[in-house]
This record gives sequence, structure tokens and C-alpha cells, in this order.
Amino acid sequence: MLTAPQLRSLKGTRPITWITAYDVVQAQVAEEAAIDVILVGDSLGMTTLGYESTIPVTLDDMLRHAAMVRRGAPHTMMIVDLPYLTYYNKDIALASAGRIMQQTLANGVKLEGGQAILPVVDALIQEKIPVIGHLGLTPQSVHTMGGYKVQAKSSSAIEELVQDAQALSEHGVSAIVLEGIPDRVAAYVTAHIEAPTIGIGAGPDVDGQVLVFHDCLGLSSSLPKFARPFADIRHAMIAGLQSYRDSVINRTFPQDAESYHLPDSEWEKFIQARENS
Ligand SMILES: Nc1nc(=O)c2c([nH]1)NC[C@@H]1CN(c3ccc(C(=O)N[C@@H](CCC(=O)O)C(=O)O)cc3)CN21
Ligand SMILES: CC(C)C(=O)C(=O)O
Ligand SMILES: [Mg+2]
Repeated sequence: MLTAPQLRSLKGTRPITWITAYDVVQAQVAEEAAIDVILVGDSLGMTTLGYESTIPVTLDDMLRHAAMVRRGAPHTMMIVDLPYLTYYNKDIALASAGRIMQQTLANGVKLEGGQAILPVVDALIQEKIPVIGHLGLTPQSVHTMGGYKVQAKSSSAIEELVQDAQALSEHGVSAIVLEGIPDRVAAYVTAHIEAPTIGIGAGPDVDGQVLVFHDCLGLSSSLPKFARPFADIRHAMIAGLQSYRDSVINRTFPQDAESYHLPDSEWEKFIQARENS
């Protein structure tokens, strides 16, 4: 299993692979595919709980799903998102992250934000909790961003992002997720900080990539522009269920080998006993 210090030292050696996962089966397949890091993202609110944003996701939701993921992937580095309003000051953040570390055996937590959350980042790292940053399109700010819009598109916004990334890196985060920013901005940030950058909608010139599990495997009904479906699992599942349904209706399922059998002698005993009663 990758550790937080190893994650930081992977920068410049080879690209780092991340995927989100929200349950046991997803965790098992991520581990079997040798993905470096599993992120239990608060995107579970959308992919798994059916909400329209990550805002309704609670710490209890994250605890339950991260515990499932850990049981499915005991040997893969697991990072867990701190959800909306669970890290707005040092005390709240320590209590939230403490529960995640102790109850799910996570290897670290991820927080959205830059210079404004440095005191929280310091407090967590002080208590030996590895921290991952998340800058650019930060979905917990959907209401103040005015939607899921590409960020860092003006000179001043780029400067702000670079300073946020430098500050997080200097304060010791193990990596920074860069989401929904222009490719050359992500490349510049990557070249100017020591922490590895993990991109999602941030172009190729970053230290690693992360995708939402459902987007990566073709389970989502719609996709952001940056996501590529590397499989067509939604259609495979529909085809499988249609085939099952057809086989039940035309009585080709279950067959003899899929049924349990009783020896003739025992069956005759049962019939005899009924007739004699
Ligand atoms: N399934 C899924 N995939 C994700 O990548 C994801 C989630 N859910 N939920 C949490 C956040 C929300 N994310 C999103 C959601 C929508 C867009 C989107 O529609 N973007 C527009 C570009 C908008 C612009 O031009 O500024 C697009 O066309 O891709 C982007 C990121 C990324 N995260
Ligand atoms: C998209 C990734 C970076 C995330 O934060 C999530 O899945 O919640
Ligand atoms: Mg998230």
C-alpha cells in the first residue's frame, strides 16, 4: 500500500492513478486493477445517493461508505472527502477527520479550499492526519461559483490559484487535486509546487489523474467534457438483465444444473407416507 510520504515522492517519477469508489464491489475492482489511490469522494451524493449536488452529503454518509470501501480494498491507499460544513474551523475539522481516520481506517482526508483553510490544514497535519488539497472547481462551492464552471480563467484568478497551491504545498499536503481548470494553468501549478497534482478536467500536464468511478466505466447517464468512459458497463448491465428476463419468461432459466435434486428413494418415501395418512 502506498503511503502519504511515498505519494509526495512519486512526483516526477511516473503518473499517479486515482479513482473514486463508494462501495465494496467498486473498491474490490479498483484494488484488483492496481489503482494507486481510492478516493471516497463526496460525489457519492450524486453517483450513489441520487442528490443533485454534494451539498446534502453528511459525515455519517462518508463514514458508512468509506468503511465499505476499506473492507473491499484493505491494501489500497484510501483518501476520504470531508463533506460540506464538516471542517469550517480547527475543532470541527479535527473531530470530523478523527472519526474518519478511526472509524474507516482511511489513510488521509481531502478538503476543498486554499489559503482560507490553512489553519485547518495545519491543525490536521499537526495531529498526524495526512491532508490532500482540492482547488479550482470545488463542488462544495457550487452555489457561490454559480454552477460547475471552469475556474482560473482570468489573470487574477490564476494568480490566486497558484498562491493557494503553493501555500498548501508548503504547509505539507500530500497532494492537491486540481479540478476544472485550463490545461496550461494546471501545468504551471504542477511545475511550481513540490506536492504532486492530481488532475480532473485539468489537462495532461499534472502528476496524476482522478476520475469518478461511474464516469470512468460508463455507468453515468451523462458525462462532463473531461471524462472518458473506458468501458460500457451501464449497457452491459442492461443487456444482462434483459437476457435474464427473457430466460425466465421463455423458461430456459433455471436449468437442471442450476437446480437442487432429491434421490428417487426419498421422494417415494414421502409420496408413500402421504398416501398412507
Ligand atoms: N459523475 C460525476 N462526475 C464528476 O466529475 C463530478 C461529480 N459527479 N460530482 C461532483 C463533481 C461535479 N463535477 C462537475 C459537474 C459538471 C461539470 C460540467 O458540466 N462542466 C461543463 C463545463 C462548464 C463550463 O464550461 O464552465 C462541461 O461541459 O463539462 C463539471 C464538473 C465534477 N464532479
Ligand atoms: C472528483 C473528485 C476529485 C472528488 O472530489 C469527488 O469525487 O468527490
Ligand atoms: Mg469531492
